[in-house]
Amino acid sequence: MAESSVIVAIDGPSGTGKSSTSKAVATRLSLGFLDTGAQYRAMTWWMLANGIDVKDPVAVAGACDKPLIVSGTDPQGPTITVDGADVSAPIRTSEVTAAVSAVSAVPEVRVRITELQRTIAAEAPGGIVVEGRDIGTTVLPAADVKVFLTASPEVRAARRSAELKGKDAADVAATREALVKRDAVDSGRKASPLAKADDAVEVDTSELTLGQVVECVVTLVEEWKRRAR
Ligand SMILES: Nc1ncnc2c1ncn2[C@@H]1O[C@H](COP(=O)(O)OP(=O)(O)O)[C@@H](O)[C@H]1O
Ligand SMILES: Nc1ccn([C@@H]2O[C@H](COP(=O)(O)OP(=O)(O)O)[C@@H](O)[C@H]2O)c(=O)n1
Repeated sequence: MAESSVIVAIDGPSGTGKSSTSKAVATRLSLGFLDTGAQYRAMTWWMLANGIDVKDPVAVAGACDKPLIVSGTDPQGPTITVDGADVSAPIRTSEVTAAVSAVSAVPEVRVRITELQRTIAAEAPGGIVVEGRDIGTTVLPAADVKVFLTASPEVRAARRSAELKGKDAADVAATREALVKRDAVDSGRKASPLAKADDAVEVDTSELTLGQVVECVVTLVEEWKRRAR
């Protein structure tokens, strides 16, 4: 990897701004971008499309090496395909959102997707921003810069429901409930739960604009680059 290459891990619960921040930081610094949640969503979409009982961890484990999941890492046009088909829209439905925590708690699923993520990060020319739940703790524990984003459930639900408006009609209260439930499953699972790495910088984005969060992460990366020189 080139000398100036940098690996940035951004973790946190839903609606804290991981994807928006990571895309903007990657664009600013000419880095790749990987949305690991999209990979778990793609796996979940495939399970549902193929009639696998997502509540049965044995069935999920037995099938999880079948779909070929490919992520494109251009931050200005990230892509995700399953067996060659573009699944960027269907992976965002409420059906997939409701099932994804169960599928992603299955250890065999995590092993397979973690391997994919490590390969993508290792092959990224110039470096990459990888966002998810367990990047700083498990997937890339040696990442150069680690950030853990948080925000209050109220703020996160308001952001999410504004985003979903018109598409998948859900009010703020229902969105908040679904979000808190998913956080609990993601944080409580045995296999690499949602957690802040000890050496991650925690940023509460509740009162910050997206621009301020981006600025904060860019500063952390620039500081790291200065130290690494
Ligand atoms: N700091 C912020 N202030 C206001 N809105 C934000 C902020 N960060 C993200 N958003 C908005 O909140 C929504 C969820 O952000 P997203 O980046 O998808 O979060 P995550 O990837 O953590 O789930 C998006 O509509 C995004 O534009
Ligand atoms: N590194 C990751 C990323 C996502 N996930 C799982 O994938 C789900 C969807 O992630 P996401 O980032 O698309 O979720 P949103 O924050 O966009 O709602 C999470 O709720 C987790 O169950 C995970 O287990 N590990």
